[in-house]
Amino acid sequence: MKQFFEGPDPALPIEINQIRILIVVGIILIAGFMSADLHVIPAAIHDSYFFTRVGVQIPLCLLFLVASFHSSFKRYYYPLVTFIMVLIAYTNMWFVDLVWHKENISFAYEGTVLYSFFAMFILRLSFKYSVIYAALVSGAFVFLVGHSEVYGDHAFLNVGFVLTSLLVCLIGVLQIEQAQKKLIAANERLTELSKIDPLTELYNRRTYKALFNSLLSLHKRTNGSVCVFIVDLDHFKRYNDHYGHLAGDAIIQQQAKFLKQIFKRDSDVVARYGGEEFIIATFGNDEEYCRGLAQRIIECWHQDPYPHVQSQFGQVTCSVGWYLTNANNIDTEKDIVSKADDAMYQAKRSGRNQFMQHHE
Ligand SMILES: Nc1nc2c(ncn2[C@@H]2O[C@H](COP(=O)(O)OP(=O)(O)OP(=O)(O)O)[C@@H](O)[C@H]2O)c(=O)[nH]1
Repeated sequence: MKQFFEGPDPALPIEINQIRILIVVGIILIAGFMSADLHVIPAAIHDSYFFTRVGVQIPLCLLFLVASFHSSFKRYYYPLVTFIMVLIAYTNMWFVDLVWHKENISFAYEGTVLYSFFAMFILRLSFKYSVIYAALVSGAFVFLVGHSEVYGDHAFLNVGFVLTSLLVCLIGVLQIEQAQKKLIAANERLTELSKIDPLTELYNRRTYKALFNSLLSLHKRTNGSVCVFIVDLDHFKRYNDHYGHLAGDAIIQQQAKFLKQIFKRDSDVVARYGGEEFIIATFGNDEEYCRGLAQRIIECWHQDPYPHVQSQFGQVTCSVGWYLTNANNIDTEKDIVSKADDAMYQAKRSGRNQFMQHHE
């Protein structure tokens, strides 16, 4: 319930508080038209007119306002708007018919168009419900004009005007809906891109942290293990200086490719942590298995060697530091990263091209 009333709701076309304000605006408009109309229509039909506005249309708006406080409002918004706006339009048509039969007066039909604008563009009916609304309203208007001679010689013209207006409204709603869909897709793409490192297409550091934290709390509940590996390319500055930055980029991409081949589980989080540094978190593995993974990271570069004349190994290599513990031993992501990082620097100090485990 609390969540429902907070901020913009993705299922509603407009914020809930704006909807309420718009309903009040609708009531004020009806009241405004009523005070103007009462000056021009004959006194004999004042009661009927009053009934349509104060007895039916305004209570329908108030009903809508009250419904907006119900927890299911969001789910039934479109059918509810369609239902209420169609009833409001029907009330108007009933009155047009009544005035014609009682007083021989052709009451204005433009209200039908105005209600449609309000339903489709102000209360923002979806295209599907706009079609339903337009079909119900235009059907009733055609019936009204066919059933009584209220608009005399102008009947055909008026029907044409109402139907064309509804059609124009539908095209407008469709265009807005399509533009909105494109915008949502572009937004989703941007969000996706903001999570990924463009060079390696691995997760970036920010996404790693978010994923790690959510998986960590999951594994705390099952008292499972968590293992973090830090992978750092050896003598990479020399590689860049000798082979050029673009060749360096290709090595970073190759390292990412190797890591993706090793860490394939859905629960494995593989990310580019910084320049030539990578981080991987795996869950639910024992020590022997994790050691095997660390070994495979080192061996990748041996099985598929890339020359590096500036390195004592003559080929590209990397160093790996890893730390395995129970998920409940960790408070923050930083705790585990700094331990795996210490082990990685120990591997560097011990000569590079090797893996090292951090022990408590
Ligand atoms: N080509 C390329 N180089 C990068 C990128 N990001 C960082 N680097 C380079 O990676 C190098 C990292 O150098 P250092 O931190 O000194 O480490 P190192 O030369 O690998 O030495 P050790 O880690 O001690 O073996 C720097 O020269 C950075 O410019 C990148 O996206 N592309």
